[in-house]
Amino acid sequence: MVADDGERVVCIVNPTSGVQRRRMIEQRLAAELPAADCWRTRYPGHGIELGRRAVLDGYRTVIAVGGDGTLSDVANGVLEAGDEKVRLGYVPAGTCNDFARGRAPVANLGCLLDRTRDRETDVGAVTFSRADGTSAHRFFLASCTAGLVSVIGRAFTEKTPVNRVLKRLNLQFAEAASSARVLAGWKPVEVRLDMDGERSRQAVTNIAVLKVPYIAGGLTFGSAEPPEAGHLDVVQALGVGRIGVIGLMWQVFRGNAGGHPAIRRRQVRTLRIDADTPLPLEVDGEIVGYTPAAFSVHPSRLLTVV
Ligand SMILES: Nc1ncnc2c1ncn2[C@@H]1O[C@H](COP(=O)(O)OP(=O)(O)OP(=O)(O)O)[C@@H](O)[C@H]1O
Repeated sequence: MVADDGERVVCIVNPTSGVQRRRMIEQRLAAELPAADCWRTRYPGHGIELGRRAVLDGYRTVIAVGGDGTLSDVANGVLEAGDEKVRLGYVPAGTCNDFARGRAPVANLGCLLDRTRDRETDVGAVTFSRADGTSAHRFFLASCTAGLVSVIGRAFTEKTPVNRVLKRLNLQFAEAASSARVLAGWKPVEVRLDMDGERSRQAVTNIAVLKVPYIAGGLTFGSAEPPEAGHLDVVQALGVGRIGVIGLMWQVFRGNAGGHPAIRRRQVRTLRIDADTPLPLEVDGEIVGYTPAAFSVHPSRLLTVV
């Protein structure tokens, strides 16, 4: 699409995202952004390649259509291509859509071309270990976790015969089964932390690194405020026993985990997490690798529009 000011627009659609019907989303795109080019992702991570290609092909507005994982993929592609003046639009069409929560959605997708809606957005960055021990890097826009949540996430995504059968029967049931399996053997994990140069050693249940206050489809750790500009919000759930973990999870589901004695919250510019036994790392909803993981923030690195 060529917008009013002569700039080209492309939508990058993940056809497998979320619970909304794909046809409905594509009909809206055709009706409300009629001249936008539309590309579909074909495999996990394809959004990174398409985001990069969109910038190199000269598109000035790149619109991710899907969930937080798709937005994250496209943002990584756009940022890797190195053009920070490209606008990154987002049509929330995933399961959780946590990046868009708290931002009023457009009534008509054509409004995504309205530059008065643009917002300078901080971007999180994390360097971590791949399974083969090599180092990798990812930008993130919503959140990362290491600990109980990422261990459950890894258990759910493992391609085991049991998982395959359970996922075919019912996704929620498969998720609950992974959680139960992990919880049955769960013990607090010893981690070494470095927050803005301040080192500590702690037994934790989970560590969440937040760019937006929402996780897992609108849950919060007691605050719906995003971190201050230039900062990441680090929420540590300290080590508690198995029954304590269930109580903690219940408070998170009820939205009042902020007052739980095991919850510690702090805004930082940098964070490093290391554990004797590497913990899986979840970035914007996907398991990407393992600790050690070093986090930082790039202030106002992207222009986003929702
Ligand atoms: N064609 C595809 N087939 C399979 N997976 C894909 C495809 N295109 C993208 N993906 C992957 O799907 C994953 C999940 O997508 P996404 O996060 O958009 O949906 P969701 O999980 O429903 O939403 P949310 O993250 O908001 O819960 C992403 O990590 C992405 O890399």
